[in-house]
Amino acid sequence: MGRDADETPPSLDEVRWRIDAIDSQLLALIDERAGLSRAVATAKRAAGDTGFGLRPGREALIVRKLLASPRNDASDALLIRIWRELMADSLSRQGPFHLTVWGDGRTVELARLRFGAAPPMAVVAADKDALAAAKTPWGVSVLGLQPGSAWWGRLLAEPTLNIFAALPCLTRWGPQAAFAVAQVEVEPTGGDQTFWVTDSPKSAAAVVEALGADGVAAEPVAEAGGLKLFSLSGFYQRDDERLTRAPGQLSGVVGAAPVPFDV
Ligand SMILES: C=C(O[C@@H]1C=C(C(=O)O)C=C[C@H]1O)C(=O)O
Repeated sequence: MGRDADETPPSLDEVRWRIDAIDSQLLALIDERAGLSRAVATAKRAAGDTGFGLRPGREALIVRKLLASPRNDASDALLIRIWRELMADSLSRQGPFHLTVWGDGRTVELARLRFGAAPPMAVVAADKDALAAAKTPWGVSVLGLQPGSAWWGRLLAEPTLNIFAALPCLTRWGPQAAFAVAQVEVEPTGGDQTFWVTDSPKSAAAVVEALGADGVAAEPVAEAGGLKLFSLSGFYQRDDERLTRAPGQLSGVVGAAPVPFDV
């Protein structure tokens, strides 16, 4: 940068000196950001918010803005990894943020990718234990889409529990294979998918067709225990008329999440 092509390239010592200088600046900024989490917690309490400090919508907007910012060399994956780490660390400074995971090794990996190293993590043997943990204060549970389990269907009877993230958040990291659940409000972020469950005995394709005829773009996600889970394109309120007249006796919205950042 700023050098003519015919100039000799910087020596290793010079490059290392620059890296060390940048690291000092990064540290000062990271330290300053970490310190702000106390102020955020105080401000939230002052505003009467004594619940879980997690704001998935705000986090998605932060990540999208960063990804849209001009840069030369930092990859999307690098930005996402660093800011997920910063934001989860901030959250864990605000209260007893903790993770519970049910699934396979990939589910554990996806949980750490999304929520960083800060929160303590417990891996449980039963999906119902993960759902119970999501109801404890400052609890987030990550559950895998394991064949045969319709844990997501149980959210129909748990209106305070929402799926708020689909993992991973980049398609280049693989297909969506796990969901994060917590007692947290979901809100539209401008690029969302809504998760909807039905007990309709129709085939998934027939349900997709019925929804499509009503203007709802849906994709099947999972099927187990007589229930089907769909991802609807966009943010749907629980009482959306198109969903109340969709196929099934027992059906409903069980959460919403930002669409992967690279679609
Ligand atoms: C800092 C906040 O709390 C959490 C941490 C965030 C962050 O570090 O940027 C963003 C959203 C919240 O999940 C906040 O609500 O702004």
